[in-house]
Amino acid sequence: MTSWFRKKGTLETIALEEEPLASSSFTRSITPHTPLLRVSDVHRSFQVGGGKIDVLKGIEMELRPLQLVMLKGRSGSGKTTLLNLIGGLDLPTKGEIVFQEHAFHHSSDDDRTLIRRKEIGFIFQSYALMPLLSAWENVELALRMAGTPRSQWKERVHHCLDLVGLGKRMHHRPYELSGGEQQRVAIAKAIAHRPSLILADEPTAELDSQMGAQIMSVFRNIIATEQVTICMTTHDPTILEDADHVYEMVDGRFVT
Ligand SMILES: Nc1ncnc2c1ncn2[C@@H]1O[C@H](COP(=O)(O)OP(=O)(O)OP(=O)(O)O)[C@@H](O)[C@H]1O
Repeated sequence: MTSWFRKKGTLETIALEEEPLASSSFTRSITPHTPLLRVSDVHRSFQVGGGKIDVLKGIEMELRPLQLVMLKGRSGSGKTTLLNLIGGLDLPTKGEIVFQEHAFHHSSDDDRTLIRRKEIGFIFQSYALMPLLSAWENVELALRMAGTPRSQWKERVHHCLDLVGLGKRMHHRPYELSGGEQQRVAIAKAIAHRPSLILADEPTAELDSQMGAQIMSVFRNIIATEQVTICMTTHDPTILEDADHVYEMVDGRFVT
């Protein structure tokens, strides 16, 4: 079992350190007007040395189906810490996190892993692709890890890479692609197993503004076609305009 108390840039090991799921008949149960995720009075503290630091201090938030929600805030304000909790990678010190009907704050590591790998896709600033695998193979790996029946792989990989506009670069390896193209492969990989929620930590931070805008356009497209909700962190003020809702974090709290 992976330790979830990780910093940004290392979460990409999630999929690689876990066993593939057995194929199952897990089904989604979202109704359009019910929040997909509810965070209530969430606190997260860490023991550091002899002391304790309070990173999140009473977070309240909701993610509704088909929304693009952004978390903004200065470096160190707690955005990644919150994203880790929403993704079931970590547990709050206090408070409740309910994703669909699952109470993450009461769930075991194994239960959260199962839910996460069926229902949540992750996207990282640094793309987190397997360097020796082609775009096609990277997306296929995500399906293998999620336990998707092999008979569905070909059609699904094709569909996801087409959706992100990489139909003509399916057999390129990451180093043969631009940063924006690599991030689009990462998006295809994140949606391949049909999650209901995508969590993206600074997905445009390493891209220029034009490529960043392309990523936001891909996000809008996948919300519409794949029926996902996206929650992302960003520092980029131009990108905030694309959000349905922006939560601003200051020192572990949301300000309005
Ligand atoms: N596992 C941990 N142990 C101790 N401190 C931690 C841990 N995880 C996060 N922190 C601390 O919590 C604070 C918030 O970190 P976090 O990464 O959530 O901020 P952030 O808003 O995402 O910052 P950035 O924009 O730079 O990524 C930081 O001071 C960080 O050092």
